[in-house]
Amino acid sequence: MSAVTPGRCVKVRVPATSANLGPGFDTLGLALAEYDELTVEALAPGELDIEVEGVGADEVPTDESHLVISTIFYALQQLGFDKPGLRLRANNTIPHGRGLGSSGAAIVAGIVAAAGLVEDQQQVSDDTLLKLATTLEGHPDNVAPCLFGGLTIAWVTASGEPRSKKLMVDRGVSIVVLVPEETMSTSVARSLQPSQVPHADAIFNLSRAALLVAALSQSPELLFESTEDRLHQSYRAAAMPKTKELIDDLRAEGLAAVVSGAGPSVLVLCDDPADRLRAAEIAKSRTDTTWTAYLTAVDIQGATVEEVSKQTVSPSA
Ligand SMILES: Nc1ncnc2c1ncn2[C@@H]1O[C@H](COP(=O)(O)OP(=O)(O)OP(=O)(O)O)[C@@H](O)[C@H]1O
Ligand SMILES: N[C@@H](CCO)C(=O)O
Repeated sequence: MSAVTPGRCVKVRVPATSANLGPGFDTLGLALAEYDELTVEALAPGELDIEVEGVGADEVPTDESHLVISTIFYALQQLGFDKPGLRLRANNTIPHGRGLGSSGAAIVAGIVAAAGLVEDQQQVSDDTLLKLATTLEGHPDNVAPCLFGGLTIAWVTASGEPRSKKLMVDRGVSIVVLVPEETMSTSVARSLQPSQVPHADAIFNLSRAALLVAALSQSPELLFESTEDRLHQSYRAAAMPKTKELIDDLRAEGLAAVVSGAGPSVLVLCDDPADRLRAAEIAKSRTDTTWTAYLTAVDIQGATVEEVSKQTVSPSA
């Protein structure tokens, strides 16, 4: 095993994501321009110093079970490095448990931080980053766009290797995400999925998912028709009735609304930027919960990591 150089420090930025996009269950994902930012410094073995600001500050653990920290330890072990001490400063803006990929982003942050900490000794390939992140997240559709940005198509090879293809999104696509007060655990949402689906529904989704790739990359006028789904949203609807009702309202107005990730947020893909405000108004008019509208954009860069010289980082930065 090798050792991370004590004092080495990296700055990481990871985007929120929206997975599934309607018909692309466990396959399609979009990186969004909302970010968590972190600095990670290697300390002497045994030392651990965690401070979190912003989303989750009073909720996430500040010991080794913190998702970013446990991910860094896992990734370093897989890369052949001993467990160092760590100082983590996190500034989070991605809402937790809302279907915006917060856990995937935390995992990606840990993986790219680990890769950045060992970069002077070992280069880590994109395939390895995706494999490490997918092993921890369980499915690649959140972690692929978080790592690489843009629209990603993710799949797992017959031998179990995760892969992804990044596409650029047409400039004519604009986005609003409607985030409710309530949370929804991804594991609860996954427990509602049946193990088998009707063949006709599989064909229905195949056609829409293929069409959606065309709609997002070159033909935004097809967004409404291409965001229909029969593989996951109806099975999970009873667990998030407010989400279902809002999506029904938005789609009745011709807006391409889908559950974001495992929910309960709603992603609206628009071919006219003015539709974002229309969608936000419809959400605002509902009295069942407060929906916060994020008028956001596609992130095209994905996760970034850069070395920071020690002098530029103060312990509370
Ligand atoms: N930045 C973070 N730091 C530490 N823990 C985090 C962070 N982000 C998420 N988590 C952990 O992950 C949990 C949320 O994960 P979950 O998979 O249920 O939702 P999500 O990732 O926001 O949604 P989805 O997977 O549907 O996009 C949080 O409650 C918290 O325990
Ligand atoms: N494809 C995943 C995304 C959320 O992690 C799901 O819907 O369960």
